[in-house]
Amino acid sequence: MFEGYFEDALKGYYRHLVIVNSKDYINKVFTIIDDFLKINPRPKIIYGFHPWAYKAKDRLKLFKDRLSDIIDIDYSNSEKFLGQSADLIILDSVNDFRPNYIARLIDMVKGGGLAIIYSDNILENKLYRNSLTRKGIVKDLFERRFILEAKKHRGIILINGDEISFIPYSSAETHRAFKKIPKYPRIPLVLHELCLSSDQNKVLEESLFITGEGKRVVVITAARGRGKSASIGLFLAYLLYKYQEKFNNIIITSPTYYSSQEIFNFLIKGLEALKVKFKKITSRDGKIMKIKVGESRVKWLSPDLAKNEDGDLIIIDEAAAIGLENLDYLIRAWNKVILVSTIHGYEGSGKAFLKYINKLKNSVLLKHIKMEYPIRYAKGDPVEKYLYDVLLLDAEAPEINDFSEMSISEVTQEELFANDALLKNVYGILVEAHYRNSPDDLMLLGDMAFQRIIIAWSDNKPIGVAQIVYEGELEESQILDISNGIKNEGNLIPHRIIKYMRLLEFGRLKGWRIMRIAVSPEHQGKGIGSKIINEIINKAKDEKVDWLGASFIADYSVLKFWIKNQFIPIYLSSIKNEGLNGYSVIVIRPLSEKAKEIAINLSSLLKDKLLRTSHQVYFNLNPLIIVQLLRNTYSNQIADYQTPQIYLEKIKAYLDGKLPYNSVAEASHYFVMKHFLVHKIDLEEDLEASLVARVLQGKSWYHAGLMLGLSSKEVEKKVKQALAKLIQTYN
Ligand SMILES: CC(=O)SCCNC(=O)CCNC(=O)[C@H](O)C(C)(C)COP(=O)(O)OP(=O)(O)OC[C@H]1O[C@@H](n2cnc3c(N)ncnc32)[C@H](O)[C@@H]1OP(=O)(O)O
Ligand SMILES: Nc1ncnc2c1ncn2[C@@H]1O[C@H](COP(=O)(O)OP(=O)(O)OP(=O)(O)O)[C@@H](O)[C@H]1O
Repeated sequence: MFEGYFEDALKGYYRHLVIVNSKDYINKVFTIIDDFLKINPRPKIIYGFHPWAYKAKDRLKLFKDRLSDIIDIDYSNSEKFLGQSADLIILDSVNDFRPNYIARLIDMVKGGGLAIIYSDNILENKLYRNSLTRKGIVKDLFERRFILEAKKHRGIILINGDEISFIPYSSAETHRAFKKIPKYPRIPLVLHELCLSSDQNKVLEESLFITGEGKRVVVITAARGRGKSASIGLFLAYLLYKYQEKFNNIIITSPTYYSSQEIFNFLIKGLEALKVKFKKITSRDGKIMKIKVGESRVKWLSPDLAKNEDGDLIIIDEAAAIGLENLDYLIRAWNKVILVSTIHGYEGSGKAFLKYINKLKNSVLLKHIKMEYPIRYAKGDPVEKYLYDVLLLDAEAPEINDFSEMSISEVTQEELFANDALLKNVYGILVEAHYRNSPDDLMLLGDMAFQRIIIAWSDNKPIGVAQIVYEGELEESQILDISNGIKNEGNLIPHRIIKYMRLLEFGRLKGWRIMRIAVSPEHQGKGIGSKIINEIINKAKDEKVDWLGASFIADYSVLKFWIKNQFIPIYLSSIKNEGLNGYSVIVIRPLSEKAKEIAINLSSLLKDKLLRTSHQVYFNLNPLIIVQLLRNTYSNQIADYQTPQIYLEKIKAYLDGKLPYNSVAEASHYFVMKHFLVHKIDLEEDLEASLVARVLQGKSWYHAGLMLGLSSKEVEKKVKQALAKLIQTYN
């Protein structure tokens, strides 16, 4: 029955999506697939599932018996397959209906192809949704909207129970990308021939900008799937072919290896086309980690390792996702930088990133290349449109013209999901402010119960938003479970404090965790976030809450925001969260006496941990963050022991240039410890940060300088200045 439509899709290079939400899913899916096979008898097929989930393997077998050559992908590993594409994608949503997986896998369908999501009932017993359950309750606002939007959108075949709805699309409305080789290309024709869109040809030619003299930055931005990674791979092949001397050591970095995989694949394609001999070095699990051409090499490194590496060129893929602080550091340290980033992709819309780029233009030579045309399917594809709308991939914060008045109020999740314009605005603020937002966060916003949403309004539009969840008030048995190592995802802060700090009584207190707070990027720093916090405090006091808290990845300005609002740092994770690229911090604002007592105790333990372990646990943390934590934690130690005279003499000798730093390292460590414990004088932040980096974190002058944006000499000068003050104060 759908054959004719599938044929038109092939003609127009666009896709269809089928959503089967019915107990009789298998028969319904096979009927559709039979139609598709009439048009495309030998499709490349990808099948997504959780292999370990109930009967998931049996269902896969049903498909394997009927269809040949199915590539099955474990959802949890699906990141590895980002560069893949297929004609037919089948998503098993019987055990799990999770926005991130849906978005990621549907992305792989090619023009003319078909994606099928099948489930018995997307509302019943689904893993991700279940993880949002609190006290046995979970909502369904996300799923209802998903179905409602499917009915409204073209190109989406919805089989809900026995009801079918479908509004067809037409090939007359699509535009397919074609390559356009410039008349006088500067890059070899064989590379241009490998491009699939004129945008890719443009990237090849315009990236040559990087080969010019001096410090230079090239920025490539586009929505997902525009072929950014592929074209940079081809360009690198050219550099290795033509500029081996100048670009001898090239580093590629990205938050996860997989987003860079396509760069390597296309680098190889390019080298083969240019007939350049190369060596490929792969990891044990088959990832291409390094390509060597003669003495030159291109190598992948994680952002952290890339920081301490020297080389001629660095490519930062998914640049917006490594955080502006890391970006800033890398751009300072490297002379030639290519930034590749997804704008309006589902890893965040990246306005903050664009703003950063615009600012960067004032200080370095920079070329910004934008790509428009999708590679895998035609421009105008209805499935892309549906995904953008249903997952709000292009949500943006609203423009606020009149900022003179502001008010704060609470909305329910039901009100929010019943008003699409408001939802898009509120979610847009979250996306633009938090570059790490992903489609799962939209489900969380709609489905997690016991959640409160506070909105700040200006000009009748939202300008800031906070999501609060209830935590604590645990039963004794829950507290014991946590202390014995059992997870409790709904109670993040009590979990950390009970498990890692062994403070069981904290679990009994009533808390509100501010899970998210975000202000429109244009209006940050104007007091809006603090006003929202004030409002939350007032509500919490009315409801006899013991503490307000937040947990977030340590970031200098975010930490300052909480400290400014009198939140006390009480916990810093000892292990870096690799996925989020940082250490998480917990801050709380105690409202009851009991909570205050605990907060002071925990905070002094945190200070102690920082002073004792910065060199081994936190050596990679920004020293300015350590300074903020040290300055704003309590001290339970009285460092009133007598300063050894010899330490004083040693530091004096160092300041006079009679001894090198290493000879007096123990003496400086003594004074720095004492300063942060006793805090008799206020030192400037940059002096303290220099002390922290060199003395507590044990960095070399060079690396301390890189961390702080200073030269080695400048850091040493600051350390000396600071030590001079310390020996005067603590003699
Ligand atoms: C649990 C969590 O959600 S933690 C993550 C917090 N959210 C984010 O990081 C998203 C991006 N940032 C934002 O949305 C906002 O900047 C917030 C929510 C952090 C703060 O709200 P704002 O309205 O910008 O802060 P407000 O004006 O009330 O306070 C300003 C103070 O916050 C700090 N601050 C943090 N981020 C910023 C920022 N982007 N711009 C300006 N100040 C900031 C500064 O210390 C500033 O004080 P100072 O100017 O004296 O140094
Ligand atoms: N010139 C090309 N020839 C063949 N396939 C291509 C070409 N360019 C891109 N592709 C394919 O199109 C898909 C998207 O390309 P790529 O990964 O480069 O896009 P991207 O813009 O970097 O997207 P993402 O944001 O998803 O990383 C990949 O599957 C890639 O293999």
